[in-house]
Amino acid sequence: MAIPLLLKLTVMLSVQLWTLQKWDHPWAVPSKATAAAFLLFDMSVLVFWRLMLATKISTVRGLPGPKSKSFLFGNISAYYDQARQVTRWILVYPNDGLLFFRGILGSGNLFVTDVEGITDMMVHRPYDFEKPSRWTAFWKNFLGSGLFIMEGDLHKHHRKLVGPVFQQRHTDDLKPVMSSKAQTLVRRIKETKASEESKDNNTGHSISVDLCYWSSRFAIDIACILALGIDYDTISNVQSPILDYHDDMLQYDDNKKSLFTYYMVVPKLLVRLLPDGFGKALSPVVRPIRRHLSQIAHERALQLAAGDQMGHDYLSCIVTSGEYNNEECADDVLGILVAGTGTTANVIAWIAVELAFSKEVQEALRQELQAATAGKTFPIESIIDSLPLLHGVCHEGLRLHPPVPLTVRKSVRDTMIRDQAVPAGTYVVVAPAAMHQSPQIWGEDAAEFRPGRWIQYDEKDAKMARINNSGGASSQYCSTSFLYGPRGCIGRALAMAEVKRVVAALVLHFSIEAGRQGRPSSTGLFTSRPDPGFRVELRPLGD
Ligand code: HEM
Repeated sequence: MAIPLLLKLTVMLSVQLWTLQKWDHPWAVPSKATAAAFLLFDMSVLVFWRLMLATKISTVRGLPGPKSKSFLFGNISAYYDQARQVTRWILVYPNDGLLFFRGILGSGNLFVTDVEGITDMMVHRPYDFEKPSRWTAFWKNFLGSGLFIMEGDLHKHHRKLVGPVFQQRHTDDLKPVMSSKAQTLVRRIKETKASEESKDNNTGHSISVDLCYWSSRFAIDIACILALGIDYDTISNVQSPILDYHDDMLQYDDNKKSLFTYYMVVPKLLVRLLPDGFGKALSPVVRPIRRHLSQIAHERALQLAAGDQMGHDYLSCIVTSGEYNNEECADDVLGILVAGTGTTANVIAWIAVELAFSKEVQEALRQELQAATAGKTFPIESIIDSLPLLHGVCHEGLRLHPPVPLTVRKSVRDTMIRDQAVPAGTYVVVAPAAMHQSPQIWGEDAAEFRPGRWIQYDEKDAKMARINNSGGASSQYCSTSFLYGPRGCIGRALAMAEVKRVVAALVLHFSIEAGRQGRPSSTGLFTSRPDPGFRVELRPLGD
């Protein structure tokens, strides 16, 4: 069991002062200097213990893994580099599903490198592992304390409460709205001002856009309808508190980076000493959005009290439960707005990038969509989700560019991952981005964009194609972009429906090109998006 630092220090100090008093030592007279000297001594002992001894006797230490880069910080940089280091480790260090590396002050960290290990953690023992408290303390400044942050029984209860909002039939109800929004998106991009256009003398105009900008607006609109039952129409309206908050959240400026480093590096005791609201003050848009959402929650509670019919949205669901006050409802909704927007928007942008560099796939997809929509008005809701190549393109984009490239958990009790004992207090890294590059799972072409792996062709008739849900890997669990189990993404079905509709609309209306640019690199502190400097060139096709 992990004993909190504060408790360890208190016990050590008490024993020392008690011993001195018993011997009648002159230092036993309580003074600030004595206490400070002992405190310093005790902290040094604890640091020494962590650095020199604790990991040497740890049960996980015998596992293979990289050498520590730094005496104090170990390989902690692997947490912030879009999973690049861990992706390399899988290839470099032969292992049986687990690698060991050191974190701050020699702390034991595991990296799960096979699907069985991830399944064990996420499906069989999900509540033995929690999001590290430092991590969530940082996030609470911006996201509130909703489903994403909750742990243990509270999380179990809340996930059950809001589960119905994400049921398939509610997602199906939203699909026509998504399709119509995708059309609005296309129209708005076409209306983009001349200043944002780039001219190509030979073949006409192409519109140069940061696709994340547009796909975010689409994803915000859908997330707000789901979370609040309100259509803010941010695709058309650039003024909205939701947009201000969202844009600020996505900007990982120096303030946020420094704050994050502070939360990760300093002892928890000092993190707790931070004045309440310290982090919130760094993000001036958090208070207004909280106020805005609390006001909506207040109005919804009044409607409920007046006997009005409640909608199927997230807010109505939690207000109806009567378990939360307005501020708690606002906090909870905030988490949904963040979890459901940047992720979805980034995948759409990455898929556009892949299509820009794979003209043949793009043309084949256009043909599939044109054949499906021939003679009908787009969209055809009944078939869009079963189009094999659209399915393949979207899942392959998600496989190569999981928006959450890496996440971390901490074991809260002594537990196991497969047959490996994992002591309480061990940090465990799960990295979808690394898993999806593994040739053992996806074959030698793991790093290539090959949507065909998600399609099952009939041996007798190649035109008869069906969807392959595992992408040619041994099981559906090999796709880890949404993780799985009770702490996996609750918005998975909704997200895929969104991605498919926007990608279909873009491909039907534009030729997607990269111009003379090379492939963009991936950026972001926790999520992966194409470098903001990269612009896709959208060349309108004849309507
Ligand atoms: C392609 C898009 C998406 C991807 C790849 C994705 C991925 C993920 C991942 C990996 C997690 C677990 C994170 C962790 O535990 O560290 C997660 C959690 C979550 N996601 Fe998504 N997500 C997407 C879209 C959405 C959407 C559209 C919504 C809702 C509107 C949503 C709502 C949530 C929530 C509420 C959680 C927390 C669940 C819990 O802890 O019980 N996500 N998502």
